[in-house]
Amino acid sequence: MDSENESGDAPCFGHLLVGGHPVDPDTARDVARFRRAERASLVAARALPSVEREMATDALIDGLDRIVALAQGMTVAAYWPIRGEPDLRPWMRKVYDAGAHVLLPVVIEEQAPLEFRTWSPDSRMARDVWNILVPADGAPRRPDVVIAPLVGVDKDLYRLGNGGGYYDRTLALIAPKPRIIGVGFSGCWLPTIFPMPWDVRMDDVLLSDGTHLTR
Ligand SMILES: Nc1nc2c(c(=O)[nH]1)N(C=O)[C@@H](CNc1ccc(C(=O)N[C@@H](CCC(=O)O)C(=O)O)cc1)CN2
Ligand SMILES: Nc1ncnc2c1ncn2[C@@H]1O[C@H](COP(=O)(O)OP(=O)(O)OP(=O)(O)O)[C@@H](O)[C@H]1O
Repeated sequence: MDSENESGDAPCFGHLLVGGHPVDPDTARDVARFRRAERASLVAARALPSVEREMATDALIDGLDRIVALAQGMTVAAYWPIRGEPDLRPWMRKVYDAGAHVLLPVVIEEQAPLEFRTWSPDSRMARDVWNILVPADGAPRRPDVVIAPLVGVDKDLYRLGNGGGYYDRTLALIAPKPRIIGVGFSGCWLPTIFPMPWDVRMDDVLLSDGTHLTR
């Protein structure tokens, strides 16, 4: 007798599980290829001349001032800029000065959820798995608000990021769910990112031309 055929396991043909969701592997492969190509052109397109970049960043900070009501003790996850992302460090300083806690994402391990650690202007910094500057120490904290850098965004508030799947993995686990605000320069628009079951929708999108979408 063939013991393999005696196994009680359900047969599983042709599906992948991503974050617990069944996904057709051909679709996943096509979407990954599409996203890789879009990422490359969107990142290239955001290489703005420095005056334009400064004006766009100031506009984003004005927008954040309008839509995020800072309160003593709240936790706001920002990010340390890489690859031409908007540099929100002046806003991080404002958040800190308002008595809220600024958190930064830390990749502890590839293909695993992020950890958020408290940052202050005098934090000792180290580099994470992706060589991004992160607070060297501190306990993991749960964010009330997450500012997520956009590579791309679509009208349904789905985010295209740097391609690690880190925010999706992390945000799916945090309870209660934080308010997720995507920020980017005005050239981030895509007709669709072809959302997949693991993609977590954002609550707000803020672009440097003043666009503010909410749902
Ligand atoms: N400033 C900032 N910090 C952040 C993030 C971010 O997007 N911005 N992250 C948000 O997640 C995490 C880091 N995410 C990263 C995700 C992918 C790659 C990366 O280099 N990926 C490969 C392959 C990409 C692809 O498949 O297209 C590469 O670019 O070579 C780097 C960092 C945590 N910290
Ligand atoms: N919740 C999850 N659990 C397991 N794997 C996941 C999860 N979310 C995403 N992934 C994996 O990560 C890969 C990249 O995802 P995606 O294209 O959505 O990244 P991204 O949102 O652009 O990246 P990032 O959040 O790091 O900026 C996917 O192909 C998928 O395999």
